[in-house]
Amino acid sequence: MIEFDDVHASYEATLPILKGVSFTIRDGEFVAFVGTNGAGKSTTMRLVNGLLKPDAGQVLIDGVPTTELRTSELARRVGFLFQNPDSQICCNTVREELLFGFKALGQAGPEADERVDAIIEEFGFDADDDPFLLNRGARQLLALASIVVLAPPVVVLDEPTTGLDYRECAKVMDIVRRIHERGTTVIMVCHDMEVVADYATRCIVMSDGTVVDDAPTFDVLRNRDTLERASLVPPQIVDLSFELARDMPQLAETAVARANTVDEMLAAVAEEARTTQDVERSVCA
Ligand SMILES: Nc1ncnc2c1ncn2[C@@H]1O[C@H](COP(=O)(O)OP(=O)(O)OP(=O)(O)O)[C@@H](O)[C@H]1O
Repeated sequence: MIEFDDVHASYEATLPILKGVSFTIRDGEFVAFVGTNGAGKSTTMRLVNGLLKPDAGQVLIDGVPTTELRTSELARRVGFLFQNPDSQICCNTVREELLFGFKALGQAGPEADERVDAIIEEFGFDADDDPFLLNRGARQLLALASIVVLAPPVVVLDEPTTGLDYRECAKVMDIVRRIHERGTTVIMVCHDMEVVADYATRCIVMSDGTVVDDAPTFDVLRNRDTLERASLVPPQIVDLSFELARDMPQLAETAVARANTVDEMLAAVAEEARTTQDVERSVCA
């Protein structure tokens, strides 16, 4: 469990960045942090993995303040994927890269070798490839794999899909979904509301160093005040449902106006078409 209790944080004493942030993330959740540029999302992530310590308030991992956890202990509990995979990659082959974390934690050995082999197979890597010669999407996958291989209970992803094309994005996010289904807590900073809608079950919205909304994903993405306050663009289906309800008031109270996904929209439109046909038939009879 991760708890922020009235956390204040800054990089320079005179310039507060986080101004009293509180939330609790329970084990196994998939939480997205969203909001405008400079809202404090990445700073919040740096506090989760202990790279930054609070000026006031507490960040607790499983009940222990990060100020009392050694760096190696924090690294065992929280895996961190940086925005840019090149900040993370440092070895000459894929295999060495995947073993690097075990070596840093003093856990190299046969068990680590086995885990690395399994990950190479799962991700479809070539063990001898030079990481720096891989394309952007493959480097991002390798950076993710180097965290997944250590099996931390919590994974923090800072904009994991930035700079990836649609296929690369789907590949990275499918792996993220898989580790979440295996029980990993996932905390993700993301600007792409389509990705947020597809994967996260809860959204924490930040603006100017504070939390302005914290709710199930679609409650956030359908909340016009929140969308406006944090300059968020809702996913296309949500936007379509808003527009249909606005332009055709007869739909405002129907499932069309509440559809969050393509499947929900299809079902709602089919239901409306059936109802309209039934009315027409009864009028003609
Ligand atoms: N290393 C740093 N030193 C000084 N100021 C920083 C540093 N990193 C971030 N900041 C400042 O802290 C504020 C919050 O930045 P942060 O990166 O946490 O926001 P964000 O919500 O993640 O934004 P973005 O979506 O653009 O990544 C910004 O004003 C930023 O300029």
